[in-house]
Amino acid sequence: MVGNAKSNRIKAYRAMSKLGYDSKVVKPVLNSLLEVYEQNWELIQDEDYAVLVDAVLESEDSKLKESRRFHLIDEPEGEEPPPKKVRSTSRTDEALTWGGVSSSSSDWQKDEPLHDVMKVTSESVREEKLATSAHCYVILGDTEDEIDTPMQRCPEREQKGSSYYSSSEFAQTKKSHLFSPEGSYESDPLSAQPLPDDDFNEYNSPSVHKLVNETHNLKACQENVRGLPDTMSEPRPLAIVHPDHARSSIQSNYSNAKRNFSTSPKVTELNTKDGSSSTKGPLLLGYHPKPKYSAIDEESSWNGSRLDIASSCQGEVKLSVTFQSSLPSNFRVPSLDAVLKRMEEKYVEAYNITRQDFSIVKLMNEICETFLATGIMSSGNERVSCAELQPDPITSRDLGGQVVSNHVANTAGVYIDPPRFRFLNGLDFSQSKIGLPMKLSGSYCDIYLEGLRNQSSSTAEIMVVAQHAFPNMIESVCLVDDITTGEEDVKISLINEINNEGQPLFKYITRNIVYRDAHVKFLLARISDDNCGSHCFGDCLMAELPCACAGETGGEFAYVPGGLLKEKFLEDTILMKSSPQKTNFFYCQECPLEKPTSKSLSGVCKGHLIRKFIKECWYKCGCTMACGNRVVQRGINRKLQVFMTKEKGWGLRTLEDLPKGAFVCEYVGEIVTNTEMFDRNSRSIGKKHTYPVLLDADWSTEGVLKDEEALCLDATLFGNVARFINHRCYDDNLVEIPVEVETPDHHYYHLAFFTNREVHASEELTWDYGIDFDDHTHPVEAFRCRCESESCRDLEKGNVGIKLLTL
Ligand SMILES: C[S@@+](CC[C@H](N)C(=O)[O-])C[C@H]1O[C@@H](n2cnc3c(N)ncnc32)[C@H](O)[C@@H]1O
Repeated sequence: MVGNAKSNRIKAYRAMSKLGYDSKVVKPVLNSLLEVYEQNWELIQDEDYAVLVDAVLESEDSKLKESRRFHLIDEPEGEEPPPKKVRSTSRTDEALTWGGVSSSSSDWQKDEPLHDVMKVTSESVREEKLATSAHCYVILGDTEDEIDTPMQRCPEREQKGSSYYSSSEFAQTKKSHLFSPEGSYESDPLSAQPLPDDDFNEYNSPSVHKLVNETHNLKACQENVRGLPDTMSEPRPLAIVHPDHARSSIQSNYSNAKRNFSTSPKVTELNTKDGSSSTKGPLLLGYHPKPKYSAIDEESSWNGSRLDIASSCQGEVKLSVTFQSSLPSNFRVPSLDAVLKRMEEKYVEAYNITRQDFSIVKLMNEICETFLATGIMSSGNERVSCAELQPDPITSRDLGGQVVSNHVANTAGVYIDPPRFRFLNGLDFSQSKIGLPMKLSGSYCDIYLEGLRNQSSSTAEIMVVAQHAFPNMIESVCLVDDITTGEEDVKISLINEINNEGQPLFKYITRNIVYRDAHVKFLLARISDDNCGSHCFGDCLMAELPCACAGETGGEFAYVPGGLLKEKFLEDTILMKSSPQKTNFFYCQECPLEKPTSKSLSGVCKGHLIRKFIKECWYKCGCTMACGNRVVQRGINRKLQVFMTKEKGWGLRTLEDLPKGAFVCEYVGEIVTNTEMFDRNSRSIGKKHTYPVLLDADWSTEGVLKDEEALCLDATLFGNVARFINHRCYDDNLVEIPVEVETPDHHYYHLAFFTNREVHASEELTWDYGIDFDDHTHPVEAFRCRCESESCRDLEKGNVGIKLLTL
């Protein structure tokens, strides 16, 4: 087809003149196209000069936009536009311009419903040149219903009371109706015969396709246009959308869909392996900017763009195209239907097959099925190798006891959009550096899933899992999307990849609750000015002088701006806990722990660790909730996950890297008296896990404590994520710190966990319960310590009784 430049030019003018374009109009556009395409005539001639037609349309479009912005396209030059009809419903006659097809001014003056004015005739299609301005604006209906998909008139439906096609039906019938030489929609859409080829070719021009495709695109963006600011002077329609807006609406639809893949499974974005920026096709299948290329008939990588196939553990397989180069300005996202149809036509023609034998959808399905089948049945060399997957260094770490690299050989690997897996398996792939190996015990074979995101390259890698293993798998893996049931600001998932134990039964609460006679009174009258900064303002950390609350921590706040603990404060706290010096303990005259009648109790206080308190600003302080001295009371803001450990029951891990001194969570439960706790413990002997924590950090200053003042927290029935934090001897990664918020009476306080070192994403969070594994005197159920710490104190492993989880 490519000849010399002159003959090519003549051919182009001829082709365009058939569509009604004068060579004077075509010439400048053609010149710039040749420049852009570096004189590559093949690209311009491809698909019946599709690029050229689009570019001419675009150029006409902008000319018309400038000169006659809101006028009807067939309004004679120089004439005033016909009077606009103001309707109480605020719909206006710009509605006529919807859909890329013109209508006469007399049409729109009639008080017809919006849809009726959309008349498509062969004449209007022939006068496509005029119609080009029509796709500049979209008018949506004036009621909620009408805002729905713009409809096309359908005589068959008229009989049933509804006379319009939805735009997808419209697209399906476009060949027999939209492009009917008789115009309008007279024929029965079901019995309609294809037009003779000549007719079809004439009306099936790329530009007409473009208009039809835009119909689809606009449908896709309607949800988003409702909120667009209406800048027009009255009378104004509900919404007017320029194609550029439509495009951005589609893009924002796309972003929304990315955030919520489960509701928009068609949308897949694949990141480039090297992290280079790429223009991503927002639909599952998209155009290559150069129409020569298409997603199916090329190998998996062309010209820097890429066709990817991805599979989820639900057995879904998706094809996706990533564009490397920027799209030309005249690019409009085509409808998937239109792309598939065009592909079908190409195939039918290229391989001399009949339409009945071939369907592109079938072909795609077959690719997907083969992809899964190959992944399951193929031999080693047909699979993606470990090296090709370039696993992040994190994969070589032993996470949760399972080494990921062992698994890779059994699986195929693809690059996949992390958000699609976001809620599957409870993993959050949007976080950087997550490596969570999971052994998914399907009935057919052991399947492993690994998701990780490399911070520097923004890529995500995921192992593909076999389809048939899915039903079992999901049950045993992702139990709960958010165990907080929305109570916390962040979701906290719960996942079990080890056994079949189900969701633990307890009521999630975010604040301690008082049980019966436990003495916890927050009397504002008891909080004097000495205890609070009633005159502080805004953020106390920013004030020149620290407020009264800092008095508790030696006149300096315990936090630095941003919420981390001050290094010095943290180090002191860690030191006090770790050094076993007797001076760090105080001994009660009458220890509440020794009081409850039990033969095994000696009556002698075994000592309570002395603690440093943090005092946070609170109700009587003048500062705001955003004050830097309010960290614990603002609640959890880290990405955490409850997971099944190999030997310790449920545990808690972080899904993000945590810096040293970061607040993780508070230990929340029922505030019960020490006596009540003993009662509960004696009733629950034999229970696998226990959840009590003593609030004994300040028993030293209280003299002899009354029963109702010796308090514990019990998270057995009511609690938060902290109830899942397991014990680790000495080299734990959390330190628990008493925090005064509401009351200066330190027999009640909050117990908050902070990281005592940097903690990596996926690490289990642990704290040293302070258990004396040699103490056999307490009637609390024993557990064998499985902390795997080199300094594990439980030397007997199993023969110990423990006392309450003392601090
Ligand atoms: C506060 S709960 C922690 C969550 C608990 N693993 C669960 O499944 O709910 C404390 C209980 O966890 C278990 N546990 C905690 N740390 C452990 C360890 N290092 N070794 C063995 N079991 C542990 C014990 O059964 C203990 O009574």
